Amino acid sequence: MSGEAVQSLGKGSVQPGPVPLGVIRLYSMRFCPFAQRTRLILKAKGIKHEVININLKNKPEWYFKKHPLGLVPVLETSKGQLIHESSITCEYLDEVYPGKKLFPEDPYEKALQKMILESFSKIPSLTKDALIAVRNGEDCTNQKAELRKEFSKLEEILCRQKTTFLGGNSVSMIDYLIWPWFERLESYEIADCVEHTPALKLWIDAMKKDPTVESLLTDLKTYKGFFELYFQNNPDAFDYGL
Ligand SMILES: N[C@@H](CCC(=O)N[C@@H](CS)C(=O)NCC(=O)O)C(=O)O
Repeated sequence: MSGEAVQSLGKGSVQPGPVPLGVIRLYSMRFCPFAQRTRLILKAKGIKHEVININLKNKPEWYFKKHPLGLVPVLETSKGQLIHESSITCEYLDEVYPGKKLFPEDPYEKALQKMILESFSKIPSLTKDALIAVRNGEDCTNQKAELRKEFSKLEEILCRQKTTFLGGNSVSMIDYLIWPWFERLESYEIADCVEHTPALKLWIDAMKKDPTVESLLTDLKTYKGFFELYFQNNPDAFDYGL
């Protein structure tokens, strides 16, 4: 990806200088699904950008000036403006940059996409809980049941609309916003949770063929390697596989 920094910056690192004119900077973490949302939008719209990866288990002192809690993603403009919260960063990029609009122009259609995002809201923490249970060799029946319940809401939407994607028959903002958690499903060893939601399964297959998604895919072995180090609280997790 254009401007992708190789190693993550940790405590004691020098704060990067101002963002060059004509470029937007993303503070990211290679394996963060929220930051992946922003990376997908940067890529889909062909926005010139640079990426600075942050070591989240050993955060640089200066990073708290970019985000009060030290979370990623954060966007920084050449005017020094800072934007955080992944869905807000994505909407900002869509509004400011030319090219294909990823959110629909029609306010009602846009509201519909935001409502789908709301119905997705429990999935990130449920997938994390299931992953932790699997990793610790615990029974994850309850987490899987909860996840299936959430997936069936998306299934219902796809079936009602009779569309391949959640916003119609081509990829749009809502698909990119929820994709990162589906990319990780197999590494969480909970991929069987989509077995009873065939439309959602087809959506996953269609998403994997989208050129933007394809270009940013991380293989499951790499995810697994990262997760193992991450759960051992090892700061090397963020540079796994480099
Ligand atoms: N609601 C935030 C969540 C971002 C988030 O939780 N990012 C994680 C990485 S995946 C993070 O920065 N964790 C660092 C920490 O918790 O200290 C968003 O959508 O941007």
